[in-house]
Amino acid sequence: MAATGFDRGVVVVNPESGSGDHVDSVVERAGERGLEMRLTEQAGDARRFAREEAADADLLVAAGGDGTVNEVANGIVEGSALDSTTLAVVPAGTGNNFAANIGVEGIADAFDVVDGGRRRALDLGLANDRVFVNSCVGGVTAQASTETSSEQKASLGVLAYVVNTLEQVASFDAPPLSVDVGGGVTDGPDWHGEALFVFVGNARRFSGTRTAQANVEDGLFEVVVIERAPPSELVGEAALGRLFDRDGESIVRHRTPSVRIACDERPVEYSLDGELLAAERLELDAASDSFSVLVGDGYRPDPDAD
Ligand SMILES: Nc1ncnc2c1ncn2[C@@H]1O[C@H](COP(=O)(O)OP(=O)(O)OP(=O)(O)O)[C@@H](O)[C@H]1O
Repeated sequence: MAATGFDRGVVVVNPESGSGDHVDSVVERAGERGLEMRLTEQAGDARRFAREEAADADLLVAAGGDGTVNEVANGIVEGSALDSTTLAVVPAGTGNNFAANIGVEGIADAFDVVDGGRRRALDLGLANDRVFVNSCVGGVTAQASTETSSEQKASLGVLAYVVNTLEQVASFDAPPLSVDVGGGVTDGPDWHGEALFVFVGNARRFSGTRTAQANVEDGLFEVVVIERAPPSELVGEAALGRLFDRDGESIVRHRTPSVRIACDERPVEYSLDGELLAAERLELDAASDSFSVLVGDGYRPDPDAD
């Protein structure tokens, strides 16, 4: 295959992602490199295409937003191809968080990365029988994410979910989540308690540190738990923009390879990179070193290193 150094590469494109004007540009660049193309027609196609193609493609390129990347990653896992297939990402969605976290800055840059990017073994988030690359958000927040507009997401990011959620807390019957962040090697004491939201970051973190990128090669999730508390207390504590910047009494932070979340009352919705999953019990584990990904020039394994 021309230029890329891979034997066979397939681009899985979601033509509906973002503003939907990326297809011609992706098709042209893919053609120049001898990459094959598969265009999705509905949700689930990207996952199926990736599963089918992973058997004999050593490069899969996900062209779309975080949802498309998530589907392609799940397809690679379902095709038992984590050892043989490398992922590249062409950011073409509304939410391109994963691309940003691995230093891929746009469509042209993404194809430069396909040509000569570094290949890194990243951690992959396992969530029951699904996987996620960026984050898993649980609790009322996932519910709110379905009610959060694209404009809000673009301007506020994760805070949009939180703001929407806080507005709903008074009226929403939040199920108590039993959260356990112990297990395996941790860098803090195990914590177990009841939560309103749980943010589990793999490539992404939810704290007021310099970048949104987490260390995605350390085998650990960065976890923020908002403990269950009376809504008024939480709203006071969580003044917009400061929620993740300071440690209030209701906020627990942890770095851990393993998180267990349960709700005995009913299935709870979780957002895996924006894709929804309903479960009564969720077992999250960071699969260290398992996911081969092409990264951009700006990518640093440890975002705080310099
Ligand atoms: N052809 C298609 N038509 C409609 N939906 C699709 C199609 N292909 C994929 N999807 C679904 O669209 C969803 C969003 O895709 P993606 O994340 O790539 O775009 P996006 O514009 O970033 O969206 P968002 O940021 O709202 O998640 C995914 O859940 C995916 O399964």
